[in-house]
Amino acid sequence: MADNLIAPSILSADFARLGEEVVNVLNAGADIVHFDVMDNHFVPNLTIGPLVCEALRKHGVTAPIDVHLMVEPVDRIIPDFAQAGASYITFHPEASRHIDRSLQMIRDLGCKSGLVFNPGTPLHYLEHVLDKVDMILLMSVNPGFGGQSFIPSALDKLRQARKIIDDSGFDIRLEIDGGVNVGNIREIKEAGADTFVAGSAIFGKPDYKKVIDDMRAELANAK
Ligand SMILES: O=C(CO)[C@H](O)[C@H](O)COP(=O)(O)O
Ligand SMILES: [Fe+2]
Repeated sequence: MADNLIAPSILSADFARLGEEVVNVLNAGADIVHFDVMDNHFVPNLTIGPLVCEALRKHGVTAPIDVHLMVEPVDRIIPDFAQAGASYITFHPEASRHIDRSLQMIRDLGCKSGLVFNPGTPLHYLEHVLDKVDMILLMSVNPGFGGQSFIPSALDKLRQARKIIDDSGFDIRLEIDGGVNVGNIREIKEAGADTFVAGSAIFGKPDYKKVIDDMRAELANAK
């Protein structure tokens, strides 16, 4: 399986000092930046858009930016994020009328593509598009807010998604998002995840490096 990636969700960062927060968390050992885009329509919250992604690039951020779109529709905003410097662009299948077209659009624009599954959304959306997916993102909370508790049924879903990926032979990352912390990251890894989003668990503590180091120690002990 691919290397473990730790992806702090900047939803829980101090937005008044966002550039500094992102630099700090990367210097603390984070691998990629998880960027939550909410539209107050697909989810009941409103966050940040392509201008902020572009501003982070202008601020000197070179790490991959993992854009999690919680917007509907998705096709209109995908090119703007590609232009703004997104590395991954993932979206929820319920938010696109034509998921094959949206996935292909992301790749045609030079980004890595992904589908996001809410806790209640079945994995069957993957059936005919696995060859167009670089990332499967499983939500372990209902989307819209940081700081929620991990929903345990996500572990079984991770095992199912891991099997789908391994059986496919494609190079696809398996990301988990919601309620991830030092105390549960090991069993999440053991269930099959390789990319770990954590917002409040990292930005809610004063020492980002300690949290990330503790997460890596837990990951190293996973079976
Ligand atoms: O997509 C999200 C919410 O919709 C966030 O990425 C997620 O909630 C991360 O926050 P936390 O680690 O605090 O749960
Ligand atoms: Fe997210």
